[in-house]
Amino acid sequence: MVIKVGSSSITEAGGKISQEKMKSLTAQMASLIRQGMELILVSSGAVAAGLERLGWSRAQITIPEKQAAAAVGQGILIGMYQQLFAAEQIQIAQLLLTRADVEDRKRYIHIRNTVETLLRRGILPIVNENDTVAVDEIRFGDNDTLGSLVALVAEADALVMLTDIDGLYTSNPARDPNARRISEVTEITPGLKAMAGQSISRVGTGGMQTKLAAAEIATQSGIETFIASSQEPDVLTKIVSRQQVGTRFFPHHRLSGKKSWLAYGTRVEGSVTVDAGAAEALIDGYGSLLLAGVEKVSGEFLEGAAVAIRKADGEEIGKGIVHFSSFDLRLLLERKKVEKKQSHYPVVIHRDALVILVKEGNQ
Ligand SMILES: Nc1ncnc2c1ncn2[C@@H]1O[C@H](COP(=O)(O)OP(=O)(O)O)[C@@H](O)[C@H]1O
Ligand SMILES: N[C@@H](CCC(=O)OP(=O)(O)O)C(=O)O
Repeated sequence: MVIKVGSSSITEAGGKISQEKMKSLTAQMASLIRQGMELILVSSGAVAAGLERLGWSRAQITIPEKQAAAAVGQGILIGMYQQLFAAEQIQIAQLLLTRADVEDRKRYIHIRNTVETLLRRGILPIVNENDTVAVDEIRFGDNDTLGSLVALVAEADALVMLTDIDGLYTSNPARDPNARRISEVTEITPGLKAMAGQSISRVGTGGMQTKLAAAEIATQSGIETFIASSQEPDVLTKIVSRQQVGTRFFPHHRLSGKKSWLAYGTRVEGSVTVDAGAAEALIDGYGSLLLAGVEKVSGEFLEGAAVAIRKADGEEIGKGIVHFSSFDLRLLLERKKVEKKQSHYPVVIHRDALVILVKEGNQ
């Protein structure tokens, strides 16, 4: 189970790190680990801890100052976890990741192997974004997304996002007194997304919007997801025993590890447009994408890049790892036009390296 703890769950109202809140959460996790559960903790709080130590204000802070604060605060945060878990006789490990680490298949495998090794030896991995190197293009940007991708890497059974509110409401209760909590979600619809608002706390990032996006990634990968309040007594035990707390999101069919990574871990660098026949075959789950079915190439990419697969009307039907660079693909398309009928069309995206993101897809 991946447990994501937001900054608001381990700080006091003014943004100061709360040893008491951290102690309550670590005691609950320790109890689950002792019962034999394998846990991964994704914890925010580095920026908050750094700002507190440096005596800096959160108002009008630059990105480099935030990164500097995180660099100061991460050590403090992990030091506190070290102390609290040591008291429970639990060994911890620190993993600092960026989006680029997850996008690269080799690095993804290395992360997975490290996590697996730690878990097998009873060590609790504690993950945060590597804020120092995370500029816009390689940022998760919020730890909710990081939590969902860690759940994917670890092929977790469940993702729990603990926050300062007891679940998803029909609108932000801080602003709307008529807001009602939604206790169960089977489908994350556009209507549901419209209910999720931004964070209004001093320390949080993304509010319910990023939590819903994370829930979508996780449930589409077959991972049951929960949003609950870190202040609820014994919240983790209640979730494990499926008592009604917070909002529970039911999982969809499970994609294989590689297909989940393709769908949510990678960032596309271009696209290939396919004809109607190829689109139908791919959606129905038959075969690889051959050059015969490719009509157009957009963007510049090298072989091995992740690209979107689009229908002629522009709808994205899936993603895959392409065998040719965009330059070579355009050359092959030109040749296809001149040579007309060919007996053997090369594979552009192999079936094992593509994922269909629209319904009816046979994965
Ligand atoms: N529909 C909604 N339901 C519940 N909370 C919402 C909603 N829309 C916005 N929010 C806000 O999201 C906040 C939780 O997100 P955030 O502050 O980012 O927490 P964390 O630090 O735990 O990631 C809530 O305190 C609330 O103000
Ligand atoms: N890496 C940042 C986390 C930022 C973040 O996503 O915060 P939150 O919305 O509280 O989970 C930190 O440790 O402060």
